[in-house]
Amino acid sequence: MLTKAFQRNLSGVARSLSTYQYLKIETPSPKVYHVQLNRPEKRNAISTEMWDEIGQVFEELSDTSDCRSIILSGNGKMFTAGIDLSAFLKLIPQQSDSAHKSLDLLKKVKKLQAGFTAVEKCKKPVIAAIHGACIGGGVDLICGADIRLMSSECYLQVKEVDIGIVADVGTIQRLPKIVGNQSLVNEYCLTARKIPSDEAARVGIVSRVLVDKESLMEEAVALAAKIASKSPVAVQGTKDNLVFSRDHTTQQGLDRIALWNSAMLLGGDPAAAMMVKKKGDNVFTVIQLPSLYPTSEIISQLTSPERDGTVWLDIAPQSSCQNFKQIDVFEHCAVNNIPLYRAIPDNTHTIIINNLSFWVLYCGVSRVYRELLQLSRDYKVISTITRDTLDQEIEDTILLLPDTIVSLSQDSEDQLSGTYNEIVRQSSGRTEKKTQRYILTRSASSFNLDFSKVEEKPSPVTETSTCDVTFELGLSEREKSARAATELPYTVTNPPGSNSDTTGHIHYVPDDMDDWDDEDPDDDLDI
Ligand SMILES: CC/C=C\C=C\CC(=O)SCCNC(=O)CCNC(=O)[C@H](O)C(C)(C)COP(=O)(O)OP(=O)(O)OC[C@H]1O[C@@H](n2cnc3c(N)ncnc32)[C@H](O)[C@@H]1OP(=O)(O)O
Repeated sequence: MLTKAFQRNLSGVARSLSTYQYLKIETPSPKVYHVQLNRPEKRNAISTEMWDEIGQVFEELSDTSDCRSIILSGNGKMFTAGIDLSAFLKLIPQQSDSAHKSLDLLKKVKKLQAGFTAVEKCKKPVIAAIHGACIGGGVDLICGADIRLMSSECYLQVKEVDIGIVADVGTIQRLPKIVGNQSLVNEYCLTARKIPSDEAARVGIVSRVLVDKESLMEEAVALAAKIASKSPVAVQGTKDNLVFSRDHTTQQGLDRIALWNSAMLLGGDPAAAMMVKKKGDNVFTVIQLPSLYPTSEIISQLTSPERDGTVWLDIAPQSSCQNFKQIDVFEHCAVNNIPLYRAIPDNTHTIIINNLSFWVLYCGVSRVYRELLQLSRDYKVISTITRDTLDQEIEDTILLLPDTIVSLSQDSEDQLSGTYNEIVRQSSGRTEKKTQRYILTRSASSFNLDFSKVEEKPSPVTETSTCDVTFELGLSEREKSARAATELPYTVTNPPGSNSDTTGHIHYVPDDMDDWDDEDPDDDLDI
């Protein structure tokens, strides 16, 4: 039986996408589209027209902004009986000349291939929900889907040899990679034996088997809705890179994802993903660091693959300084294939958050606290550290997290100059070697960070500002050396939309709490 919620979804938000004659399109859940092969009286045999429509609908949904995931199923008794046999006969060219016949057939087969490849090329994940039977061309079709679910009574059949042809629209190319057992795939393709659902699940063709069509569709909708609740940029990037990596070497896949993430992480979509996170028992711990910048060592440790979940990073309280540091972190994560999201698009604050427990690496003031307060409405704060108790608490924190912030114990001058040198060296090196994301140079008296050289960032540079940077550290024995190391002007060419403080100073003045916040004393935290 369909659940009431599912029935409501089906009837409530369903709407037609465009006029498709042989496909039925519904939206059973927000941002989830359901494409049904719709020739039930012919067992959804795929006619030329239906084939064209399949290609069109997946191309269309690929760019439909309110579509985030797609279910593909068959209306009626079964998923599909494969190619429409009468349409198949029409494929045979009529010309007498064999060369022309070949050319004509080549063109037609390429077109058919493109129709099914549209499923794989569609940016949105496609879940094939397969019931009854899936025969011949149907198997080619579902091999292009990202996830396959099946009902228990259903069988699959690579039936082409039975009608005297070689499966040529995807099965032979994709099924071996899905199953990972060439011998078995050969057997399926060479004998056309029916593959029952339990075997299909066992050999990995489908993720799972549901008891009947109703539960199959419920599961498909739930799965599609779950995918639709995630960041669309992250989901689409994941699909794209999964497909790419399947067909390329590990290194090629890694290189591509590095580039992908270095481009995508500059967007604001992760913030949207953040907003759809459910309230729960997630916790985060605020760690306030007295250093100006987290060192590369800290960044490496916080973003290491051994730490499960996603890492978010707060860089510093003001934007030009943030940009400087964020880029470094982005690059680090891109190069090392580490997922990193920004909590807030452009210029404000980003926060290190691990998916379930939230680590906030915090080395600044003011607006960060607003974000933390916002977050704290959704997430239980179990620990915060205020400036007033920083010196003591940072020691405790170090004790709690010895492997995370060991470098805090370094001398501040070493740390600062080391950080700068490292940034300059590593960032420039990566820039030249890898992606040329930005140019960072250091002269005797200044740092120049030129965002106009960012290649992957789509928007043009509009604004240039020069900031005098004064760093003041609260720990008195460090203050002098820190100033000596950091009283350098630097030039930042900001990206558009920047609301950076183009004329002010970057303050690190922990001696007086009010001085921390250059905007609003009410921001003094009291979380
Ligand atoms: C370049 C080439 C690219 C791709 C090539 C793909 C190759 C393939 O797809 S190979 C597979 C071809 N398909 C078949 O061989 C299946 C044939 N059909 C059947 O075996 C059965 O119909 C069934 C799927 C097992 C379903 O049986 P049942 O439930 O008993 O229904 P039927 O009464 O047999 O059929 C009802 C109705 O549907 C029509 N129909 C079924 N399959 C097809 C088909 N593949 N093409 C066209 N029409 C089909 C059938 O003729 C009946 O129509 P009526 O008008 O009611 O007679």
